[in-house]
Amino acid sequence: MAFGHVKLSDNVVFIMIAVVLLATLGSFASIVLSYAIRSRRRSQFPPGPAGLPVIGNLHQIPQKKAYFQWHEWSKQYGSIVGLKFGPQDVVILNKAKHVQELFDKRGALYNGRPKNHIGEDIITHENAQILLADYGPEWRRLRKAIQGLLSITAVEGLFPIQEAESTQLLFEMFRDPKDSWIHIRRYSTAVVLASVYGQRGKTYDSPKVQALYHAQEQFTEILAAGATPPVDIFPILQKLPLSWKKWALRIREEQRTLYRDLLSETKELIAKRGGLGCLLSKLLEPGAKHGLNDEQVMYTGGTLMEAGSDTTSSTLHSWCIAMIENPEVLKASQEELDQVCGSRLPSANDLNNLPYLRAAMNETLRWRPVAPSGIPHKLMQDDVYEGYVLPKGTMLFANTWGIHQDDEDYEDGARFVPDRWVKNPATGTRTESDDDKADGRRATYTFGAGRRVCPGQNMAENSLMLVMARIAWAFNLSAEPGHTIDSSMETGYSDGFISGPLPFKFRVEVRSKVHEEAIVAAHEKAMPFLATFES
Ligand code: HEM
Repeated sequence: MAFGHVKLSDNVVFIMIAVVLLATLGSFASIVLSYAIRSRRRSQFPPGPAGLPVIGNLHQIPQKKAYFQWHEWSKQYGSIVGLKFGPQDVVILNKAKHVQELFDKRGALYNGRPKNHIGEDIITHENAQILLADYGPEWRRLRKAIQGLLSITAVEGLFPIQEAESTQLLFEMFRDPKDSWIHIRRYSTAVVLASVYGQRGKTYDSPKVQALYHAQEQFTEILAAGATPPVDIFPILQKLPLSWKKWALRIREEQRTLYRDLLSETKELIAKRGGLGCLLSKLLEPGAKHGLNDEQVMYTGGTLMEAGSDTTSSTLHSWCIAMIENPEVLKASQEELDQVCGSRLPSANDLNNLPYLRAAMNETLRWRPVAPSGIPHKLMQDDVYEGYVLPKGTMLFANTWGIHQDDEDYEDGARFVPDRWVKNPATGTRTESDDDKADGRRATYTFGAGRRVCPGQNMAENSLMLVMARIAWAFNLSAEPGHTIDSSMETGYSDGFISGPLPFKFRVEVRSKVHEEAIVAAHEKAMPFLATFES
């Protein structure tokens, strides 16, 4: 056999091939050995199910809705469950007190995000997307800018948009009740489109609304556990030419095209009309001191829009289901609304005078949390908690589903019971005093916790309260004859890290002629304002 000018004997060739093979096998064996060693549980790590060498507990994690399994394990191993995803240390927190202590009180240690190769390196780059960005200067810059945009006072400035869009929602539910599920989805997207970009999402099938939902569905689908090989746990898989790479690149292209087009349209509108008052126009103001680069501004717009639309509509859909299943709650809400608003449409000014409605909103957030497994945090340095040693780099999930079903905290937690919030408005827990609140316990863990807690919570709660108030004031809701609505998280809700009710039909009937006239009049009044967002 000849290599260039050198002629090699067959023996030498054989030896060379053997050496290459052995080296490959050797390095493969050393990789496997290193994974086998690192996949072992360390001493003083929280208890959990025994795993296998190399993969740890990966084979025991259901591909869908893992939060149920985590909750079950917490009954067996205690409320802090330790798992191994291959070499990765994972801890599941199944009680509010642990999240309160670790994410909130020791916030400086627990605010990282675990590495997400597909999300961070392929779909978005350069720490442009805050939800994925690890703790560091780029995340801090993004967080500061976003918190400024979504402060309590800043989001009160968005009430006119929420009022006008919810007026269109009522009108659509009145005129075309059978598609109410879709009208609610249009509402939540239209509000973020107008609030973030100063643009209009007039109909559900308009290209912008559809493009947004498609991009968002693709993104949450590819990031859902089990959708792709575990490339963060076994980085060696990142090198293989597998189909998920093409999928991720397609999502990147789709997302960037959408965000870029929306941003350039907003820039054009600003050039024509001056400041639009929308969130992005504040970021684009000359001399705005946020320190974000163009890529980060573009992604901030897209992230705010996507973080705020599906989450809000899913919660509203869950509330509709709860009202249909618990007609006495809808009736009690209507009595409160009738007392406060009489024959006029509820407005933003009424929201602080509706404690029962707020109780129903809090209960919806508890009963059917939108991110039931929580979004993982990463521990930034070694820590010790309740005698357990948690190594730097541990991935922690605040299992919102488990926390909100905790029998010790909530009586009959599986049921939808707004009265628990009437008894204890601060946290809805069994404690009837303010002790919990004084101790820093959050009312809900649906928005996460610690320094990464959802910065859009105020904006979301304003929107939820306003729409719940208006729908309850205007309509009676009931199941369509012959249709049962599946309210079970197991069978009636979508998979993925954001979960909401699967599409369902329900009956919507306007409460009286007076209500009908108020809806029609308010709609006519709102139209010219909404038209200002049409380009
Ligand atoms: C019902 C509505 C909403 C729910 C249930 C929700 C829930 C969440 C959750 C669970 C997180 C992760 C928190 C953590 O890591 O501990 C999050 C993060 C985030 N949310 Fe929301 N959200 C909602 C609405 C909104 C809205 C309206 C906006 C803005 C327009 C928004 C913007 C964000 C952003 C930017 C982050 C990333 C924060 C970071 O990583 O530092 N969300 N949200």
